[in-house]
Amino acid sequence: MILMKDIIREGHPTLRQVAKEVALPLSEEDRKIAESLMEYVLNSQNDELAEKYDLRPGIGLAAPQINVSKRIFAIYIEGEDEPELDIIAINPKIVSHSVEQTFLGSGEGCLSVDRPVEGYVPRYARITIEAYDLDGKKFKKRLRGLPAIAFQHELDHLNGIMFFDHIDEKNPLKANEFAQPLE
Ligand SMILES: O=C(O)C[C@@H](Cc1ccccc1)[C@H](O)SCc1ccccc1
Ligand code: NI
Repeated sequence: MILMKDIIREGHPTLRQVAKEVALPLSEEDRKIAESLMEYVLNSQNDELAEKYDLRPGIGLAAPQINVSKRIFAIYIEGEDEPELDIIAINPKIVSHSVEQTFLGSGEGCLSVDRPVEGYVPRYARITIEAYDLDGKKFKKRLRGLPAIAFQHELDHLNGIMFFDHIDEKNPLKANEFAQPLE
């Protein structure tokens, strides 16, 4: 299982690489990597396991964050009756997006960044994505809200982008006229 010691931190070169597309159907090795990412996200949201193994809670984790430069990430966001988003995404793409932007009023964090970084991170408010699942089957989703923000945060990891790259240094708490905060 992935532990915090397996998650590389800012400054590690792999976080700044563009990750490679994954061959389909998935090799056994790549399937295990994908499943381990989801296992971490689920474990980190389980209070007992997070406490027991000292895991930082996360709603997403990308392969580059465990020093594997491949285009794979997992996202799990709880919902009322069913998860808001529960995906393992292989070779994910944003195929279209809104002009309107959004941002988390509390800013963003990252399992690979051990310091608070203040500032709004502008994200597309609505996105249409395509990716492949563990069985190599292509799927398409329309996302908004936290699922859209999380998908863009994880996709950034596959392109060597960190969330603070998007923060306006001169005025970190400036929200442009197209952006509405996510409540
Ligand atoms: O480092 C990662 O990729 C996990 C990130 C994912 C993320 C960050 C900001 C906004 C959306 C997703 C975080 O550690 S997950 C922690 C978290 C939990 C709830 C809401 C936002 C962030
Ligand atoms: Ni991150």
